[in-house]
Amino acid sequence: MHLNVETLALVDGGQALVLALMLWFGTRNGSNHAVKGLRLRAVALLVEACGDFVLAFDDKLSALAVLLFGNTFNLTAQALTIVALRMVLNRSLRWREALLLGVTGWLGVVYFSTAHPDYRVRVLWGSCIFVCNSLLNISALWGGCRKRDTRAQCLLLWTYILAIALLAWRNVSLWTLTAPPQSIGVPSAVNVIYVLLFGLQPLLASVGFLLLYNEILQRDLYDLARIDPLTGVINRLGLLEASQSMLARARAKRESIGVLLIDADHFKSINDRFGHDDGDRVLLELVANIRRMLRTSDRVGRVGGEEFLVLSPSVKEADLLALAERIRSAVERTSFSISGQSYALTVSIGAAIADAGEPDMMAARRRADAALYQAKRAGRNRVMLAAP
Ligand SMILES: Nc1nc2c(ncn2[C@@H]2O[C@H](COP(=O)(O)OP(=O)(O)OP(=O)(O)O)[C@@H](O)[C@H]2O)c(=O)[nH]1
Repeated sequence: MHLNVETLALVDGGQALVLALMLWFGTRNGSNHAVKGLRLRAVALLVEACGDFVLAFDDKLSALAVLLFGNTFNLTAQALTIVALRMVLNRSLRWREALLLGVTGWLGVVYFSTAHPDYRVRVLWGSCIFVCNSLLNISALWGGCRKRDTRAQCLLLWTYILAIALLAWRNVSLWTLTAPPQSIGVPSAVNVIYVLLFGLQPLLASVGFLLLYNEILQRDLYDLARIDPLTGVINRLGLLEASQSMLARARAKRESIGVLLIDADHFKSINDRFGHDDGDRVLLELVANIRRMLRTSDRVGRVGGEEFLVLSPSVKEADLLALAERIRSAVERTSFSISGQSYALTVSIGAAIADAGEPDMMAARRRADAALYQAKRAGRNRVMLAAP
């Protein structure tokens, strides 16, 4: 098989160009930071393609021009990829570190090409810079991989580890060969294997970026389906899922779950007096008040309108009533500020206990609903416990 470095570089450049166009035009929706990150990665691929084309047409340029332009494009693409990846992951961008590594890398290449020319040292220098860049990328991916909540981040992390391993192999080969090639353009086994495998790196990294993007879109959709956009707490679907998993745990531990149905009193009068926007702000403050009273294992969700449901695992009647009373009095003591005026809001709460033996939370929810109705009828601003 006859492969030459120029042909491989031409194929790599074409591939990077096509990938850049696919990333740029193939992504439109989704989280803003993720789309911006993908677009920046597309720009990095374009720059990378320029570097490949310089190598592909090296016979039309002087050796120094190939070296300087090729490395400028290559190092710029690496720096842009660091920032792009962090943009997609919504992490600190590390522009300065990326730029510093790029400039340092370029100055080193110039030094080892002109003032103190040594091909093997130059390759070693470039490899060290690439390893530093990759470590910055790996550090961005590491957290997600350790938490095991993302496969895309792990795949991308392995891509960078493999690229580092390939560079290590190239350097070891160059330092152990009796007659190492004196430039990347020289047709040698080391150069061909390196360009061939390293040429796959943009493809693998871009697939990793797309998988990351896909994961972010899926997470966004998951949240959209379960999070109430106004208050930020879970909605009915989220509550249903939370109650199912809580019930499964309660069954295993033979414990009961507390259910609180909380409804703002005379909320309509707030809307009528101040308008819906101020009413929304009061709902937000009400949710903040409820949240402050909860343990980390408790969940609060919006059932609809001005009605909220709290699920509190491992509680008995007395604990549940105490929690409900804390919420009721915290709301009563809060001075809700509406359009510069303070407003006193109260809540009525229906409480019920779900036994671990119950098939679902529906019956407990109905009991809490009946207790809430009693609290409203008894004059509001109170807690009522449902009969078991
Ligand atoms: N601002 C705002 N108001 C809402 C929202 N959802 C429901 N509401 C209002 O909440 C009010 C509920 O009114 P009612 O069901 O009559 O209850 P209430 O006035 O709180 O009276 P009681 O529950 O009997 O004490 C209605 O005016 C709804 O328009 C919302 O997302 N934002």
